[in-house]
Amino acid sequence: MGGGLPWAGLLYAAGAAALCLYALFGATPYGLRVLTVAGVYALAAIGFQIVFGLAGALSLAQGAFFGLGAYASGILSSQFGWDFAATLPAALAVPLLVALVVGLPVLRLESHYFALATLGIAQILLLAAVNLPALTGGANGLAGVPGVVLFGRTVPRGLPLAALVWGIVAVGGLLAWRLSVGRWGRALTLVRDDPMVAATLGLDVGRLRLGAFALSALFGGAAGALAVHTQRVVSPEVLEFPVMVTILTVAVVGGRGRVAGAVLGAVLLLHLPEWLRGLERGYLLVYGAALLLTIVLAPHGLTGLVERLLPARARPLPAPRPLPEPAAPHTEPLRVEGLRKAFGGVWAVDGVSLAVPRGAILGLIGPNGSGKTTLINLVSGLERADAGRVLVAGRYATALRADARARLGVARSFQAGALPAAATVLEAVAAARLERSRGVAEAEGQGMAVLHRLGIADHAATLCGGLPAGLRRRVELARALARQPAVLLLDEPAAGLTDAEKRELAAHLRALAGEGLGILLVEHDMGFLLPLATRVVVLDQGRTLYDGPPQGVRQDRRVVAAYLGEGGGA
Ligand SMILES: Nc1ncnc2c1ncn2[C@@H]1O[C@H](COP(=O)(O)OP(=O)(O)OP(=O)(O)O)[C@@H](O)[C@H]1O
Repeated sequence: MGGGLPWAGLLYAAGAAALCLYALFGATPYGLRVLTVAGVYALAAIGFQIVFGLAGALSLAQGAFFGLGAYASGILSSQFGWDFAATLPAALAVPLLVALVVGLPVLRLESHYFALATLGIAQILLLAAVNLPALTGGANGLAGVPGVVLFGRTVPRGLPLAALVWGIVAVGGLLAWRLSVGRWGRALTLVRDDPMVAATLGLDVGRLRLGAFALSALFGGAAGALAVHTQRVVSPEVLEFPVMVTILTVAVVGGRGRVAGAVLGAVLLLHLPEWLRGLERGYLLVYGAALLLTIVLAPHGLTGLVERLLPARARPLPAPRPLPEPAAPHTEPLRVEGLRKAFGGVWAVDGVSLAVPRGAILGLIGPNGSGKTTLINLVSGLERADAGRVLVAGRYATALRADARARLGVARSFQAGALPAAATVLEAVAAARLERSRGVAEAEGQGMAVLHRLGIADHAATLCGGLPAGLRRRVELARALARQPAVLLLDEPAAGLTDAEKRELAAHLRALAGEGLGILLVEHDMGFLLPLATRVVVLDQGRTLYDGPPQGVRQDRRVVAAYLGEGGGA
């Protein structure tokens, strides 16, 4: 969330100082009220940035968490006389509980269904709030909510209340920022960019998303609690859609995924109606036009625009750090027995068995659509097998998810290439170490070591988006190797490489096999594969057509007929 740019950091610090000066010397009592409400929304939006900006899940539950916090704190203080120090933990706990219970099923949904499901949470709560008048005051809500009562004394409105709210925003904001630039935040952005790749790098996607959702609930709840005590009334309005729209607009206008964006967005959006007050009827038109213009001209929000305009800081590259000593290679890194997978009644993989012993390079070939990629997906856990077994380093992995298989020792590359365009080469490779290191610095140091080993350390600071094919392939290989796997699954690693690059890749793969790594290599380029492979399996329509030494492939009549053709080579 924000990435540690020094110029932007300075600018944001200056902005914070200006806000303090305004509150201390410039603001009228009414101005302080608006500022206090802006602080409340900034807090809610910071939580939203975690789930929406970092984890990439369009949660429309942030308004519900806000409302839950508001009701929890409002009911406990007005009905039971609790002071804020006691109601705040409740206002955090209730939304947290709802997030954990609801999050498990809804976080599995695809993005738009997830958005709708989370919107449903607010609707259900709104119905409950209106229909439980004994507890909630029904449609009229509860009047007589006290102000923020701390240790028996009410924090006066005006500067003290604004200072309290913004003090909580500052603490919450710093916490969220620390988390976002650390290991957890990096892992979340990987999940956002490509959950499948994140899982193959050993990251528990479900747990990360749930954590982000739960944290967003805590921020939402805290904001709701502050809102109810600054307004001194709680009514169903806090659960209505406009609250969610405001939070979403604050995050988008301020800059998705940035703490500073939540703060800037909240201050601007909550003050804009005040500044435009003189326009009377024209106000909504200008307000809407201003929002639209910001979104069109600054798609990454205002803080995104600021960070783009400021000169980028060249970060010094970290020194390489040694990776931990790898476990002694298992005699058989991979065994597959009777694996089957059907898509819509067609068997993509139909009873395939194969083994990759220690130090072997098993070539997997076959015509297009013969099931090679599906087999790799079944081994790495991205697809569930209909039948059969997968053993990784002697351990049954068939029932495990992709992240658990990655932790057992499976690493893979992707046919289409799956590097995040906006990440540097080092960030992409260090991503593979996140799950196994204590922090980002250690992961990046180890990532540097792998880049040195593959001779691409000079490109560490290059963005993956602009890499030529040969380099892309090597970065993908580096990322897979950074996992220190037992078995490496490579899906067409030589595609798009020059002859010199192919020779270099072959030398790397031989050296890796020499160290005991098992390699499963899917490749159409026979000139590259046959001299390299220790054994070859040929698939056709999901079935094994040939399983034997590479020398026998060109002689096998069935392979020639189904795949190689009379010319003898693809
Ligand atoms: N997710 C999916 N849904 C439906 N059908 C699929 C899916 N994935 C693969 N298939 C089908 O399964 C069969 C095997 O596809 P797969 O991609 O594994 O073949 P492949 O040997 O890797 O092909 P290529 O050499 O073109 O990469 C094909 O008929 C394909 O259309």
